[in-house]
This record gives sequence, structure tokens and C-alpha cells, in this order.
Amino acid sequence: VFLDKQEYGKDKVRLLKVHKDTKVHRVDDLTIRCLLSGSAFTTSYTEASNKRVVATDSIKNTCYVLAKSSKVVDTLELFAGELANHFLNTYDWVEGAHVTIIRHRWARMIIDGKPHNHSFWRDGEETRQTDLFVKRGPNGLRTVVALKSAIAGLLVLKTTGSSFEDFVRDEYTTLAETKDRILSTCVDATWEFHVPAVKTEHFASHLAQIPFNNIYDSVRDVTCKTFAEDESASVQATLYKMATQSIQNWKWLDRVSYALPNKHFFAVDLSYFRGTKNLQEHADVYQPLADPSGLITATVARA
Ligand SMILES: O=c1[nH]c(=O)c2nn[nH]c2[nH]1
Repeated sequence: VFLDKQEYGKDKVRLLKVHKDTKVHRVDDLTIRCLLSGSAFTTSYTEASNKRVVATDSIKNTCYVLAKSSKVVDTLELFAGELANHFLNTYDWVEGAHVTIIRHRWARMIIDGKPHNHSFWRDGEETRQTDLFVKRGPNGLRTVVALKSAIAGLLVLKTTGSSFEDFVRDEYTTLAETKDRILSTCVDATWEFHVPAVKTEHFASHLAQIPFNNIYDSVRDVTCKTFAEDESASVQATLYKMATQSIQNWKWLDRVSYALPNKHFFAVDLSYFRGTKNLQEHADVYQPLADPSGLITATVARA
């Protein structure tokens, strides 16, 4: 046998940063994963040697120490960059740092019509995420092997503006064509950045040039706007419009992917009850079906 690949570190590091620079507090609620890799760690697997092992507990501590001084905790990609850069700068035997950060939502409470200074509520389980893998390149270069960000778990529904017809009809088909149906999905969107290898000393400033927060807001807005306004002929067709729009909007994006479960709502046939019409254009009573669900996925790449 041989050690094919390895990464180790701390997962599920929960961290809340409260910004108290003014009386209007802001919060960043994060779940962080930091994984280290490199040939120096091989013997920790193969020869039970811990000489080069940075304890996962120390990795966890590092997340809190850096969050204390960081000015970019609210920009996931930049904070991930700070963490990755720290491990590569501090331990010269570390060859790769792989940082994933999930940001949980807290919406500011509106009390008596006014935004409250320091009270929040969880407006959905949707999260913003980023996944950064940086390697130590030759002669002091930082090579961003991958930087991708995501929206996970954005649950949406529209009550019309969606059809599905003209699909294959054969001996396996029972689904009726429909010109007007409910469309609901739980959006997982991922966008991949193009980041060229840069000199270590320029790594942080190079990342800082990318408008990460604007891109996140824009991808979320485009996703919702396209979902709402498209006269959807299928999940596939609407997905393609969403992804294409964001590729066109942001030159830093190489690829945009969506995974859209089709969360079905079927009109209930009530004809047994006194001939009640509730199908097709008469439908307004539906049965949500948790499973099975369709799953429509695609990646749109820059030509
Ligand atoms: O939008 C849809 N795409 C599909 O491929 C499909 N199959 N059944 N219903 C569907 N709806």
C-alpha cells in the first residue's frame, strides 16, 4: 500500500465575531474547517511520528486568534485567505492549506419600524460558503488551486410562471403536461474564481481586489430575479439563464454551477368529491411532495 493523499485539521470550528466599533453591532456567525497537507505529514500516518503535526486543537485556536485581529471576517473569501496564508507562513513544512467557511444568517430585528442596534433573528437556514485551497508554489509563490464560493439552501417557490410540456411520452410516462404549475427548489449555487499564482507578499492584496461581497449579493439577486421573472419552460432552462447572467456580470468568474432539486407540488384530484375541479387551470389545492424530487444540475463555463 501507499499513502495516496492526506489532509488533516479541525472541522466545525464555530465562531461568532461581534463588530462593536459602533453602537449598531454587526455579527459574523461562522463554521470553519481548516485542513493542512504536505509530504512532511506522511510519517504521522505511516510511522506514528507526530513531530510535524500541528495539533488540530492548535488549528482551532488559530481561527479564534486570527478572528480577533482580522479586519475581513465579514468577507469569507478574504478571511479564508488570511487563515490559509497564516498556516503556510507559520509552518514552512506545510504545503497546502484548505479552508472552508460557512456563514450563517442573522437578520437585524425591526422593532417599532426601526432596525434594532443589537438584536437579530435567523431568517432561514440558507448559508453563504467559500472553499479555498492554497498551495505553496515554487520560489515563494502562492498558488490558489481552487477558490469557489456558494449559496446553499436558498428555498424558493413561485405559484405560477412555470410550465413543463412537450417532453417524451412513452409507455413509462404518466406525468401530464402542464402550462401552469408551482415551481419550488432549494438553490445550491457555486461560482469558481480565476486566481492566478501570485508572490506570497502580494497574496492578500491580490485577493482583496476581487469584490467578493458584491459578487455574492449579485449572484443571489440574479438567482431570485431570474427565478421570479422567467416564464420557466423547465428547471433546466431557468438554471441556464441564472448561471449565464452571472458569468456575464463578473469577469472574475470562470464557472457557475447550480444544483436545483425540483420540489414537487402536485394538484390534488378532487373530482371524487361532487365532481370538484382542481386540476390544470382549476388547481389551487396542492400536495407538496418531499420526495422523490427531481434534481437538475449544470455548470456554465466561460468560453
Ligand atoms: O423542470 C422540469 N424538468 C424535468 O426534467 C422534469 N421531469 N419531470 N418534471 C420536470 N420538470
